Amino acid sequence: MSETIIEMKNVSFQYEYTQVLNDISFQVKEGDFLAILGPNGSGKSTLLKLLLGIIKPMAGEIKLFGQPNDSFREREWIGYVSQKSNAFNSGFPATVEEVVKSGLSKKVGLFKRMPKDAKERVHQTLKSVGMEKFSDRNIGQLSGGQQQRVFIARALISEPKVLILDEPTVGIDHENVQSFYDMLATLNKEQNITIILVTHDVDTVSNRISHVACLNQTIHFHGYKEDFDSISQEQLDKWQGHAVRKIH
Ligand SMILES: Nc1ncnc2c1ncn2[C@@H]1O[C@H](COP(=O)(O)OP(=O)(O)OP(=O)(O)O)[C@@H](O)[C@H]1O
Repeated sequence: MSETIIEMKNVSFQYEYTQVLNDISFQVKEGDFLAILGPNGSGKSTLLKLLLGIIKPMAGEIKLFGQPNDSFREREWIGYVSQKSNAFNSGFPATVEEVVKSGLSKKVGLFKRMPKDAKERVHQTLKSVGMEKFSDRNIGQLSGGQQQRVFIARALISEPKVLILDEPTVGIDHENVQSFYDMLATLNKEQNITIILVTHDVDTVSNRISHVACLNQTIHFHGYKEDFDSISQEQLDKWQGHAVRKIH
């Protein structure tokens, strides 16, 4: 049996007057590749912020690797790539290598020495996302999809067990989205990295994922991808408005 690494139990959250999440309960197990689907404003980013410990729930309990979120210290086990990472202009003064290396500070501490093999680790990590040939390039000179791969490498260099991605393919063209998801599937299968992905690309991603969660203030469905496939479009529309269209 795989270990439960993330657990939310009856979690609710509101921003001042807006109730955003209501009685959320679900679990993620080691090795899962979970896609979280939901319309705009349904609380997807808020749910990720709760997992990352950036905000705290008003009610309920969040556990990471069996420990309460408040006392969980091994933050380097969780890699995060936000929605807006791929927003550098061409003049941004950092190379791909420097950006990825900065991810090591999470593991070694901001003011400690970089490990001797840092350069080799950057190279290997860039290789795992297919970007090793770009290490000397300025980050701002890469396409949105390439930048996003570099940010995944930056998250991966501290050897996380879980990778959390908030709509990582916004602004990436269809062909590159396919190969981007192939890369995530390889990380999931070959390195056993658990992946939690907020996305609107349900059809593109669907043959790579193992689980789906449908969120709209509460979790309407959480289960195996095969069970998600058998949900009718009518039922989905009821939960999600027209935010999720399945192509048959
Ligand atoms: N800092 C904040 N203060 C007040 N309200 C907020 C804040 N952040 C988000 N909200 C509100 O909370 C609700 C959920 O927002 P959230 O960003 O979690 O949704 P989302 O599903 O990620 O949306 P999208 O798909 O558009 O990114 C929205 O109604 C939003 O306006």
